[in-house]
Amino acid sequence: MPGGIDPHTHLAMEALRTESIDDFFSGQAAALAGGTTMHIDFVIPVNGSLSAGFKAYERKAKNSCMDYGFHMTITKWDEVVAEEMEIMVKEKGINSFKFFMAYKGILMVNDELLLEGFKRCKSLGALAMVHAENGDAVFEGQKRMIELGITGPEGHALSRPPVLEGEATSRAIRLASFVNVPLYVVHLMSIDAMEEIAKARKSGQRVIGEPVVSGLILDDSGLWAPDFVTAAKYVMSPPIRASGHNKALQAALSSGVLQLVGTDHCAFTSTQKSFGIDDFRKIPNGVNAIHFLILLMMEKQWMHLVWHTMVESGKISPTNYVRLTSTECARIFNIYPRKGATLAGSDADIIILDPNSSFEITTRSHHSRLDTNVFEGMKGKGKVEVTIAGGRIVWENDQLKVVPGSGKYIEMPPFSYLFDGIEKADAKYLSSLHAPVKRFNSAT
Ligand SMILES: NC(=O)NCCC(=O)O
Ligand SMILES: [Zn+2]
Ligand SMILES: [Zn+2]
Repeated sequence: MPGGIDPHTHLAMEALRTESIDDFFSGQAAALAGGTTMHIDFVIPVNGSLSAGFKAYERKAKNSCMDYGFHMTITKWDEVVAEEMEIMVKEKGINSFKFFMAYKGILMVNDELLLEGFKRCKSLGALAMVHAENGDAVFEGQKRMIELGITGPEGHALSRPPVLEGEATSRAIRLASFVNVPLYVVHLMSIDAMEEIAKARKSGQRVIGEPVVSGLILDDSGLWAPDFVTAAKYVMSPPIRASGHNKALQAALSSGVLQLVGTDHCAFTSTQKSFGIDDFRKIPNGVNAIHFLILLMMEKQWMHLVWHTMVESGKISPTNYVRLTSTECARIFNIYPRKGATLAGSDADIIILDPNSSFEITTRSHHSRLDTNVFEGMKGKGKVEVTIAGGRIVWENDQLKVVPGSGKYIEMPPFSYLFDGIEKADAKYLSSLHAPVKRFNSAT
């Protein structure tokens, strides 16, 4: 089958005065071992400058051993940003922009910026993406927890309940409908948000919902572990939800309400996580998911976990597995059939997965830079035996053969299939305005 395409990673991302532990080489090498052959990472602007951010990420990605693309994050709004967005699309191969509705005072944008950004995305044929949580309410929730003396990792989840994810998802969807632009909601973690996506899609709106492997498989019980190191490794935003949300997201994937799976791989060591030992607000947000490098036995990867959870359990077919781990991502980001397919002319990114082979995830047996693992102890069936990237065998017999610098930057053109017909709907809307205008003119 085609190799996995992970639409959501944060390699070497700066956060809370530290940097996520996997860089482009270590993260990608391990991802290849798990059957991923491309990922799309989020560029964070430097002092609001998209060009400076792009350059910084070009440097970070210099040693890449796997193909990769970039989304760009928008953190402020002015004419320069609007112009730089055009440069990113027309000259740099970026066709998606992410807006954070949370992380108040750091990355969060307000509704005015969201509207400006959505309009600009529409004119450029770029996909608008949102991290959907109400950042003002999260800030209030955090204050509430601290006042109550709840400073541990459980305070993280308690301060940002599903209702705040549902509200922001609904707001983003309605604003995208108002602008008539396609929308992609990243790391969807709750029933509340998923139901907003379902409702919008039912009404014909072009909305994509991306669950991530932690939200699909785990529940929030880890956050309540009595020791800080264990609990802190589960801290991510939106938080991993109470049991029930995961099963609902799995069902939404099998019924087609949700279209693809990502990892949101953003790994911090226990030392980095311990910055927040006295205050959950200082714990760097993010969990592992892409990979673990292999020592003695095959380790977890998202591709394995999704196979085990969705295919081995009978929730989806192998064909649908290919769609939601590879093909749909390639279509959404407009690189199909170069990626996401095993056709003549496609890049030869191919994996061989043995459905009868078993895996077990343990921190002890991995080679990662990471010393913690939120999937510790999980066992399952379905193991990637061979990964072929760009026609070269890079993973076979539990051995990696990767070359720093061999990964290619994949330019992603604008106007994916999600934009088909948008202008017709706009024309219809404009002509519907003519009737009241005519009535007004003839009355005056
Ligand atoms: N998800 C998370 O907690 N960390 C990565 C940054 C983001 O996607 O919000
Ligand atoms: Zn996010
Ligand atoms: Zn993320």
